[in-house]
Amino acid sequence: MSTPREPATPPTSSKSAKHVKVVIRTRPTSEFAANEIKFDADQKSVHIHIPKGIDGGFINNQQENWDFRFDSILHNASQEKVYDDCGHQIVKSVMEGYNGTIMAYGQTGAGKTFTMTGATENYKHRGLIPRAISHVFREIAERPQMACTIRVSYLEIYNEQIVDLLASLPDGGDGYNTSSSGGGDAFLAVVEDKAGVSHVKGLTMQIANNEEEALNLLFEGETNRSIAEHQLNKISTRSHCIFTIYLESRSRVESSERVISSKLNLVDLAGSERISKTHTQGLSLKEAMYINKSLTFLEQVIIALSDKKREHIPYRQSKLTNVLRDSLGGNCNTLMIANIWGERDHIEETISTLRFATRMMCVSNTPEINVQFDPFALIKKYEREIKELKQELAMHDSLANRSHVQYESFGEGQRMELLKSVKAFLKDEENDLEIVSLRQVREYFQQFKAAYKSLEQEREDLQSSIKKMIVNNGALTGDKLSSMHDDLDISRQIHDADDGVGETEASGFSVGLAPSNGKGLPNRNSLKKKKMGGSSMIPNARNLGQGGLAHGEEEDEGGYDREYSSRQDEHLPVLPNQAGAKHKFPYAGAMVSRADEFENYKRNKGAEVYRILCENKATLKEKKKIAQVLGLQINASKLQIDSFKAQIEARRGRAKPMAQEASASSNDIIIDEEEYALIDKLKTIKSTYRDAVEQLKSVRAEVVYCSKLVESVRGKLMSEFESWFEGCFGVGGLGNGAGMGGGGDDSYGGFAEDVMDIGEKFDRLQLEKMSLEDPDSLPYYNARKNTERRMLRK
Ligand SMILES: Nc1ncnc2c1ncn2[C@@H]1O[C@H](COP(=O)(O)OP(=O)(O)OP(=O)(O)O)[C@@H](O)[C@H]1O
Repeated sequence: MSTPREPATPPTSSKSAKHVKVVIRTRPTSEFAANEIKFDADQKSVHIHIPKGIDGGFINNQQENWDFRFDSILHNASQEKVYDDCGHQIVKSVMEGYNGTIMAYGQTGAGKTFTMTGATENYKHRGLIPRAISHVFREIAERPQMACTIRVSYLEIYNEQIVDLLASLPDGGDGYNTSSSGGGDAFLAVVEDKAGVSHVKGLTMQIANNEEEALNLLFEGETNRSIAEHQLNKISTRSHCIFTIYLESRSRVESSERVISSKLNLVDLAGSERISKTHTQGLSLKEAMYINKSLTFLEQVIIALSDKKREHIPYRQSKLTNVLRDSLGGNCNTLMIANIWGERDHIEETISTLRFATRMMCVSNTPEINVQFDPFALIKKYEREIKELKQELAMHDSLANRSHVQYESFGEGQRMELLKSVKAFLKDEENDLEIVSLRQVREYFQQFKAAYKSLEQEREDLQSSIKKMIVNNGALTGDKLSSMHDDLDISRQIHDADDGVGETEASGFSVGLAPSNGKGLPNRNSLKKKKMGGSSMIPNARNLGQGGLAHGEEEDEGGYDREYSSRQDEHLPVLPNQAGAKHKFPYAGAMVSRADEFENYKRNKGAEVYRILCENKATLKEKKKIAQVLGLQINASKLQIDSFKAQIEARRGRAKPMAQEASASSNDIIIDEEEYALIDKLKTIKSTYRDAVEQLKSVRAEVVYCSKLVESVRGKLMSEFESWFEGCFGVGGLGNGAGMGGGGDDSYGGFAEDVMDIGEKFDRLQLEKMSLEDPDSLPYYNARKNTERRMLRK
């Protein structure tokens, strides 16, 4: 079932403003006030003369004459004449696609209903509506080339409520109802669409296939009209009624997607008499008030429309003006028939009607043809055109020897090929991408986008994996950081990384998860912890029963405690009077604080060396951090590699029976798209993994180098301090006068001997441990020790 549509898009015709046409129709009467009411010969002007002092005159006593001019005056005209003058042209324009409205206005009993509906018992006296219906179907019959659909709606506005006069009809399935719930709602609401066009929501729009069906609908509605007895007229309509004919037409022969949809509103307004005149009471008084109110609002809209400066038109004040929005100052050819009852008794109502009618003439409308395009028909048309254009294009290509140009959408296989090319291009494996068509360029862009997104995703995944691992292992600061740093065995990672890439069975790095007995170089801190635990096999000053220093300082503190005591830990015996971080030496009867002197030395004589030491340590720390992050990245990548491999294996396991069956006749390995994507991802992550491993190697070399530098500068600082201390305080070695073993001139040498003995023991144990656990680190360790010894002996 097709549906009637309101014009949503501007029509193609040019717009031109037209004022509302106003025609005066008189109700025939033998008591016509011929002395007071006169019409000009051109049948367009009305002159009213009421001499002063006439009894009953309500009008301004000062005014005796009124002149009005209209489009036409139909005095005692037949129904046929009225239709020819008022209805015919508008119906014609509706057939062309313009909206039309004819409304009857006037006092009760002036002949509005007679004009619009007519006398039903006499065919000759039928009114505008049945004549319009008949005309519309005649017009349709004269247009066999057009497929036309006629729908009809009939509503009544009674006491400011909209009633569907066709709601009682059974829904035959071929009509149209503007609400989903059908036409059963008692009162309907006016709604506006996006284009500002008003609709009565839920109004029944019944299809009429011929004149008879349309007339049946008119009569059905007539019987439903609210009728109240009235003193002026036994059967007086107390409501506004709007009978609407909707036309939808399209050509049967050409451009059938073009649909013309127009409508004709035929409006019978309620009587415009004043309440006082009708002597109404009770319910009828209420009715009269509503009628009066809505006609007042109608008048306000008319006044607003006739004032060109007014921007706001108060359509929403009443249902009537809201429903007739299009007809008043909108997209419509509008004509008003002002019915007057030209008897002396009704002269004041006549003047009131003529005044209103005059104002109505000032209202301008902009009627336009309502054309829409049927989307389904449009699609069909475009499909046809595309087909023809493709044929043409193919012909041009073959003439230009361009046979491999693809204009159709790319298939998945082709897209994969393009993706390969794009990746090769991004990796510089291909210098250029071959361009053959615009569609292909678009596909390339899509693939670039996909590749970019995929890389972004992988990067995010990697980052979140690293973050997770960091969270699992604790924050990268303080003890947690150093603990992770201890566990992060860079050398082993590189070793594993070299071996593991590309091998399914390779295991990932186990940052923070390595078993306690796993191989790993016990670095400074781990050794330190073991020493502090007191059960280490590695001897140092403290577990040799010398009391020892509080040794929990961070490497970067760089004070005496660190610089000096670390040497003491490893090489020097602790003096009996050592307590905490201070080392006291007797000098000229006073205790000289070696620690204090060392602090002074760092700030003065040894300041430059100390500055270099601090710089080197900072660099070392930074490199270690980078190495640590790289280690985490490598671990994360390895986890991903393992995961992808597992997925691929799982897929292969599932696909094996099918693949065997499918490739029974050939030796081809069948890889589906999903597996291809996994392999592709695996390749990418392996590449990331290798890159990180390479970076780690290089950073590790830098760490080694920086460590050497730190140790070297530290050794230099210490030995220079020792020399300076000796020179200043005349102490011949640390053991002199301190109650240590040895003594005399070579007391320093003896002390050094002792130191070396302990150091050698320590070194030997460390070497043994390291050769077992991580032989790769031996060169580094040996070199460091040799340098330290050299520095110490200088
Ligand atoms: N042009 C006319 N020729 C013959 N009879 C007419 C004509 N105009 C009106 N009448 C008669 O006058 C009476 C009142 O007319 P009508 O009901 O059309 O008035 P109305 O303006 O519609 O009143 P209301 O506002 O109460 O509905 C009717 O009996 C109608 O037949």
